[in-house]
Amino acid sequence: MTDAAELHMPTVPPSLSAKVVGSFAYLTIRDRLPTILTKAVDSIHRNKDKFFEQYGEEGLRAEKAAIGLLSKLRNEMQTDKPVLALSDELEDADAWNRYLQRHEGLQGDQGDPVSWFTSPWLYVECYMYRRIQEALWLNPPISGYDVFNEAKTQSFFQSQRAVMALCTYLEGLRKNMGELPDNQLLEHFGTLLKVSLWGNKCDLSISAGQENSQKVSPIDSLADLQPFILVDDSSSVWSALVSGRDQHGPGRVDIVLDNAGFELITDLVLADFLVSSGLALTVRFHGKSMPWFVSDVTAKDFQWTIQQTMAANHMWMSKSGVQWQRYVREGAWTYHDHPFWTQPHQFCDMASDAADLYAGLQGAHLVLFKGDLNYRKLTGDLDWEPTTGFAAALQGFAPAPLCSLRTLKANVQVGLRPGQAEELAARRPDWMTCGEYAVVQFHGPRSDP
Ligand SMILES: O=P(O)(O)OC[C@H]1O[C@](O)(CO)[C@@H](O)[C@@H]1O
Ligand SMILES: [Mn+2]
Repeated sequence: MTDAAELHMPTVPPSLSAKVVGSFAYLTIRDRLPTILTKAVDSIHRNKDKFFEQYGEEGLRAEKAAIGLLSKLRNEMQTDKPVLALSDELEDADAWNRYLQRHEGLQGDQGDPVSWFTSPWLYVECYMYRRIQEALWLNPPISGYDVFNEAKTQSFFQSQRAVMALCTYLEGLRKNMGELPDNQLLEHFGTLLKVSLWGNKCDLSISAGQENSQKVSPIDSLADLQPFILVDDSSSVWSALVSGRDQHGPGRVDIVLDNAGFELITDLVLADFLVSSGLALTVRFHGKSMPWFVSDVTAKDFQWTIQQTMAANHMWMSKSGVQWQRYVREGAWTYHDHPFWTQPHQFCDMASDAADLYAGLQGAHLVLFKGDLNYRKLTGDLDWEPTTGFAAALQGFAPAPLCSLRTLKANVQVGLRPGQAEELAARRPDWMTCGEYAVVQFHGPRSDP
């Protein structure tokens, strides 16, 4: 009776799913996720001797059992078995199991099970990472082992030259930063926002854990990369920031982080600029409470990165690290890892399913969402027409002025001009997933006159 049209609600397209044979979601579940699981198994196995040294026979037993659980998981995925309820006692297990029940209720009249190749891609892909966490958690004493740690630290070290270049640039800015007029601040803000945007090229999930680091200074490439930015709302982001500052004084910027390694450095450099220029008083970083999508930042990665930067044998790099440590110590920078970020929900569910997090974001002058997965969650990972407005795709999610800084690695994109998607497809059929294109997409009350 009451369909969407009668209620004057926009019709919502279906979720991206591996049930579309040959789609990017399908290829991810068929090929890339099993590879990621195999690498997780290898990482545990390679550390066998270390576990033995640390924990003796117990360590070896845990290593075997965790590998057994991950191999079983890979088999469930490859044979499209039903998604199982979680059996650990981590604080988010109930929320995951309730989410499963909710989806079981949605999957057709017969109560079809939720499964890898039939259910929403966003859900099952997140679920895989949560099951890795379960496999380790059920096996103390190696419960705290991060199967992606080696890949993350490697990606940091492989980007050293680019990190040095960025810290040197930042050092150049520091002089008189507090007194710069807005037009100069705008220029530097624009540069560092784009650096942070392109930092998102360096994730390890799209490459199934293969090395993917930044070798040269990204600042020199910004002009060449500009034509690859499909939507560039940078000026609205700037307006939101300065109008917040002008009305209420410097306030808070929240950065919903994505990847460790070079991308995190680009975010820290941007955050440093925001605070040291007086554009923001504080920055709240949001990271993950468990290893996630291979390269995502955890609290440990966050601290480790600052420590490594401090300890670097490069004057401006170590000076930046010392400054970052000071920001953390003095509370100008804080790190948060709400469990909602490692759940499978679309962000339009946040107000109801994580009301405390939503209320917290409402206190920000600006929220920056880094990366592809956050974009998928912002837009619900639905099969939108590319000309759909960003506001419509957010489906009511609007805690504060917000901006997505994302390189495209999944086939969801909104906010394009009519004909733009077709032009891109003619030029490069894999434009949505090749990681070469990007968006700076803003939503919020427009502050322009
Ligand atoms: O680190 P990001 O930018 O969120 O990218 C994560 C990647 O994982 C994926 O979910 C695919 O597995 C893509 O959306 C994206 O390629
Ligand atoms: Mn990521």
